[in-house]
Amino acid sequence: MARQKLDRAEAEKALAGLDGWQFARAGNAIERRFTFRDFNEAFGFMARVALTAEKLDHHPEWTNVYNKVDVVLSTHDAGGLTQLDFKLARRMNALAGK
Ligand SMILES: C[C@H](O)[C@H](O)[C@H]1CNC2=NC(N)=NC(=O)C2=N1
Repeated sequence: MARQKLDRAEAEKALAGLDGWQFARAGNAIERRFTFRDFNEAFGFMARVALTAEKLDHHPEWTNVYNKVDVVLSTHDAGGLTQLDFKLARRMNALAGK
């Protein structure tokens, strides 16, 4: 199911189809930095992602400094990566246009 922890091979396969993301936290998370033109663009992205995250009931760990948004995705309930992390990552790429 969506919240079932993926094994390493499944996670590698999912990551291979995902632009800009890499493993973090010993393979239990994925991370990406999004860079925008300015703070307005970065915060607009975060606002759009927030609505998607609520719909999915799956939420990013992230920090924002001016035009940069650093994101870490992991499924806390599962103690690692699940399909939900990759679903949210794909949505984030689409919302960033990257
Ligand atoms: C009760 C609620 O469904 C859970 O706490 C959800 C909320 N958002 C979540 N987000 C993330 N990233 N991981 C989770 O395990 C998680 N669990």
